[in-house]
Amino acid sequence: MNILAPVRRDRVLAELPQVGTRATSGLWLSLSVGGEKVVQPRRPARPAAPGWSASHPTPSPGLLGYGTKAPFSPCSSQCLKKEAALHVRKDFHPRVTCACQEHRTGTVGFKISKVIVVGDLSVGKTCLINRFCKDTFDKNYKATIGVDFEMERFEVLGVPFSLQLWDTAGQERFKCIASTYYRGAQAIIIVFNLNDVASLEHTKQWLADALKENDPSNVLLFLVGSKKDLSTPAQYSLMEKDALKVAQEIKAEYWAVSSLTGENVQEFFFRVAALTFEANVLAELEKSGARHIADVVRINSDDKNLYLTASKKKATCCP
Ligand SMILES: Nc1nc2c(ncn2[C@@H]2O[C@H](COP(=O)(O)OP(=O)(O)OP(=O)(O)O)[C@@H](O)[C@H]2O)c(=O)[nH]1
Repeated sequence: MNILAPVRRDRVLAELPQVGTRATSGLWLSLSVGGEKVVQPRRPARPAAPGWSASHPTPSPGLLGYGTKAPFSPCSSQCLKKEAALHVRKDFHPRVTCACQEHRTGTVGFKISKVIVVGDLSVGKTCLINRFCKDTFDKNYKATIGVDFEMERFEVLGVPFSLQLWDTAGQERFKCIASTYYRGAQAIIIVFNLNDVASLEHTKQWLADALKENDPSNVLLFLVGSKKDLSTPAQYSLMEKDALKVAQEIKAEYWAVSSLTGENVQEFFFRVAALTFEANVLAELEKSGARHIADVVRINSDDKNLYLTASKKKATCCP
């Protein structure tokens, strides 16, 4: 199998109230399978699920902290248990807060961090990304061939920050193509279906494969249970116990989401952005030898409002 050069495609979205627009980029994947060339366009935008807007309105920006002081505290979120959180602090590291206030974030504001999303076929990786990036949901399954990506811009502590979300194929036959895109990830999101225990069992193998291409000490891990809407509370709490165990073992932060209803999807990606951003700024400070500054920084009262989450950057146009 031979993968040809991906071509980026940019799209301008209409201006959104209060928050502007977001940039979405994708990939045309050209590959040859068994000598036969297949050209696979990025999946077209899918219509929102019926009932999404009526019974599950988009959460108000204030709730999730679009550029405001977010009342959302990730640690109090039901799905995010303390025992499976990467960090239980509500605030950003004081060094990070201070660096942002003093505009000392180095190249982080220009940086695009890579996030890969892996997991069994049909667990809902594409739907998760599409719910967040396009606010759409498709109930029909269309397998991802190789890889696809979306770009999302955020603003964290006033600093622009972008995540490139790589959606990889879960089907065995496309795994070797997808795995060539694992390298250079700053965060790995391992998705399993909350209603399929085998998909949880396979998460360790997905992680092992992804870590072969990345430095384990330098990557943030997230374990995400999908399709929460299909579980009864009793089924969910049973599965949650096992999921928490796995999350603790692999040192990943655990979330449970539904791309159908949108439950926890934005909170989750804001959290990924926040933690990735924080890691980037800390690394940047280390590089510039600014370690001593951290020791003298005190969190002032304003900092208490800076919860460890991000907001989507909504500019008026995208490149
Ligand atoms: N009810 C429900 N169905 C979901 C949810 N997320 C995904 N699905 C369905 O599950 C199927 C698979 O979703 P995809 O997102 O394509 O799965 P995937 O993990 O990207 O699959 P591969 O591309 O093969 O790796 C589709 O039929 C989706 O509609 C969810 O949150 N709730």
